[in-house]
Amino acid sequence: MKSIKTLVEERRQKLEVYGRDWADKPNDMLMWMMDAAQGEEQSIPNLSLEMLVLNFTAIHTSSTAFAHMLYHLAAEPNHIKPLREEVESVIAADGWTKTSMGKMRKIDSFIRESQRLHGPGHTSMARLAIKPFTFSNGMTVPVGNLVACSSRGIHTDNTKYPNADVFDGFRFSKMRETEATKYQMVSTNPEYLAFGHGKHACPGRFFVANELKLMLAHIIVSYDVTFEDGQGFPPDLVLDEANIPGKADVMVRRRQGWEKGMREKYSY
Ligand code: HEM
Repeated sequence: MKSIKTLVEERRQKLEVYGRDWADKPNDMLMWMMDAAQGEEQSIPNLSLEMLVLNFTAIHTSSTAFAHMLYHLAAEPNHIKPLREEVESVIAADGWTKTSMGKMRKIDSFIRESQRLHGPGHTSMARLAIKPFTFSNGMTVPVGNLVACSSRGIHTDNTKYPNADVFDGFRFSKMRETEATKYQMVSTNPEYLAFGHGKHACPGRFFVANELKLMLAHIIVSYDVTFEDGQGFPPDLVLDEANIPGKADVMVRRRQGWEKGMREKYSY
């Protein structure tokens, strides 16, 4: 709270002197929150709490997604060659750019599939009824009740995903051959709820898709990844509705066949 307080006070002074749109006004989360806050929301404890909630929302989801991705790489080595070929050809054409991230459909699919089976929660879209709500089938949710969608149930439904329990890293890139955008990592729909859906769907998903794709692409072209002898994909830990990667030892070493010049080629 101390550091937020210092920053907020400095910024408020500048707002007073230069107005709402001063030349080097920071373009960051704290400034957006300060601009949007009304009344009591502007208090330092409230802004600090919002920042903590945002950090919690953003960081554990991204890091657990990364752990699951690594586990899948180690558990499903048949994916490595096609992923490497994709990253190598995209990087050769466009370098490490945002455009390249958009072109890596297999990488995108691999992460989306990992999140389908191992997203951060067994439920998604939790909502509190602040007034009575009646669904189209007549079922009413009384005030004060929490409801959520069973994302785990939907994601493992064989009628929606054939062989739903099986990890197929290229499931969505194959689906994208007919529907270019519907099945990309950031797309939400009632059958894919890793980022929720609708008005409150995760706004961080565009950022995290690029972040995770960049990290996976870098690992794919630079390293070999395997489990420590005798280990495999560890069962997730389930705490209430939260889904957390289990513990396993993953060995990462410089890719076999790594040649002189590759560091320059694949660094960004
Ligand atoms: C793999 C990473 C992530 C996953 C799986 C994830 C998942 C989710 C889910 C399931 C929700 C609830 C959506 C709903 O209720 O409909 C959500 C909300 C949210 N996420 Fe993420 N998230 C991730 C990363 C991030 C990052 C990196 C940020 C910020 C930089 C972020 C910011 C938010 C915010 C602000 C909300 C609340 C949106 C609202 O209530 O309107 N998330 N996220």
